[in-house]
Amino acid sequence: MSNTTALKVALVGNPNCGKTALFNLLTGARQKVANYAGVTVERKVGTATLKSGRTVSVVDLPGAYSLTPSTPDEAVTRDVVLGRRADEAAPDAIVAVVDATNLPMNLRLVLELKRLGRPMLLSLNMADVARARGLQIDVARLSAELGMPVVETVAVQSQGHAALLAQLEQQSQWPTAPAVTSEAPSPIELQREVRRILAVAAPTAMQFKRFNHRLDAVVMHPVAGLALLALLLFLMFQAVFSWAALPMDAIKAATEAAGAWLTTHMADGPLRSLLVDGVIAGAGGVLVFLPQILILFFFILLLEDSGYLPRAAFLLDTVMGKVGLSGRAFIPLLSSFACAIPGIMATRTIPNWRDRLATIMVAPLMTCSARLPVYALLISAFIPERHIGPFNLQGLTLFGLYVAGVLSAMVVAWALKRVWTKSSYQPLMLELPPYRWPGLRNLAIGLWERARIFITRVGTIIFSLTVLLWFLSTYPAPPDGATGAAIQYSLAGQLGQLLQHVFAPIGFNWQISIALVPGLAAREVAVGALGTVYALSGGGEVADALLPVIAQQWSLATAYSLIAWFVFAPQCLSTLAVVKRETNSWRYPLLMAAYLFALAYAASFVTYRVALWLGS
Ligand SMILES: Nc1nc2c(ncn2[C@@H]2O[C@H](COP(=O)(O)OP(=O)(O)OP(=O)(O)O)[C@@H](O)[C@H]2O)c(=O)[nH]1
Ligand SMILES: [Mg+2]
Repeated sequence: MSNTTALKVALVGNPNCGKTALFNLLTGARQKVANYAGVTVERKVGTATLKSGRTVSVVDLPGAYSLTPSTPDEAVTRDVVLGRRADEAAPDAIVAVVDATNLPMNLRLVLELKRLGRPMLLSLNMADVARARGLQIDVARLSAELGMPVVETVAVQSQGHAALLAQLEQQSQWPTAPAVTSEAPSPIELQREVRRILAVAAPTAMQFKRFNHRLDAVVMHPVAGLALLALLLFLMFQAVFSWAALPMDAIKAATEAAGAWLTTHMADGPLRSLLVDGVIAGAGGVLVFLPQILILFFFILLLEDSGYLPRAAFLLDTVMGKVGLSGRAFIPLLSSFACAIPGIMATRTIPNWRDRLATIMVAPLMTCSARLPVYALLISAFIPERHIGPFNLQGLTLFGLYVAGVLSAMVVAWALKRVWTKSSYQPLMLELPPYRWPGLRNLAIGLWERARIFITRVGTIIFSLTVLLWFLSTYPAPPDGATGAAIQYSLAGQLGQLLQHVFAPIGFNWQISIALVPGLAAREVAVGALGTVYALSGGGEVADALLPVIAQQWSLATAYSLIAWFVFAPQCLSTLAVVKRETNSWRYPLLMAAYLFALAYAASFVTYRVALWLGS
């Protein structure tokens, strides 16, 4: 069916009412859903297909409390709804999504939207929770009061959007209230109208109950709460090492077998070397870390979907305030554990520009998942698999590295505050979502997305860079009668020796120096690159043995120094590109790269010297 004039509807509502979950259900998309406000910061478009075969274009928007924005992400919502964006017409109809358990708050925006005089429908989302709490909502009455169709939805059940789909089918019949152009009503007037409507349509909705206060007494307790937070994070890093061992061994065995098979079944020559030393040792060597990444995200997703995260933000708010970060920075910084890029984009929920900039500048110090392969490799090679009481030393070290990232972010933020004489501390205002059991569907979508992103990276950027590195490390071939490993005569080998002048003071050998260059594009590439470089210098053995090789050839001091380097170094061009986009200037990405490289070099230098001095 042709749909040149496909119907376009926008999902509009308060933060955390389930717009994105509904969007995913309608369009089959896999956008991020989590139990806190401010998850979506950009508009996303998808297509829903109705029973009749008709298609509807659906726009998911950042949550907004009102059409008068106080943050950049809310401004996106206003601009899309009002059709103020140059590249996009206003939506034909509005689906106002509300959290049915919090109507007194959510209906205000609905009344504001209604004044626009557009075809509109109300989706009472979280109908399951509302029912479980015994909230009685007279849907017909509510519909009559508001003058728009009202449907109940449950965005976390596979058929939870059936009523909405049926209404979309007959969208042309949605009534349109006349547009009101008089001055916008004050919040108090809006609230009065909401009360009036609820008094007749859902009287029980006005009795606002707090359900979670008993749990919160512990979770948000200044001492017990912090202890719980530390324990949770700690368990998470333990699991990254102890649970991942089995699947990692399986992947390693498979790539090793592939390498061995190629070595016996192919004639020796450049193509075999490209496959074994380039592709398998390089990209294959990075793939091994998939289980650890998934375990880390399994925990992060659980914390996100349960409603725990904003509580942790409150716990840490005073600490963050002391170093000059806004409490709102917590969630962007936490997202940066996945990757600094969504983290930096999530800073759009911070209203104050200085606060936002400070958060952007420290976001790359949070340990992103691309560092995990590097850390895991170095930890497995150099930290013994020993148990201290119930703790495993490798997990403990990883935990320490994450803490190091966080602490350095605090120090840098504090220094920035000094330089910029920032605005005074503003206490955190953030809605606490109710606790929820994490949904299996969300969990599955979240893990699947992480796996997909990682495998795509391995298959594209990591693969191409290791292949490129293989060429640079193989050609030109060594001159006749050359003695050392062939790679030393190659372009990459020569570059590595040149760079070594810069890196020798911090203990890096030429192999590491080479690996750092492609690793600038993306951190994990450094692992793949080390695999390729050592496979080529080793002379023909099966490639996958990077771990024992570095364990044997590097001094402990070198290993620690390289770890310190990766805590700080801005080895990620995409992050710098996003900073350029978000700040609209080259100044901040350049400043960021400069300060991070300086920190990395200094930290590695100190680490290396101290380690040597201690006799490692
Ligand atoms: N029980 C239940 N949970 C829901 C329902 N809809 C959404 N959720 C949960 O509510 C939380 C918020 O969902 P999102 O879809 O991220 O909310 P959003 O409106 O897009 O939030 P922002 O992007 O921050 O504005 C998640 O934990 C969802 O799993 C529902 O109908 N029932
Ligand atoms: Mg959303």
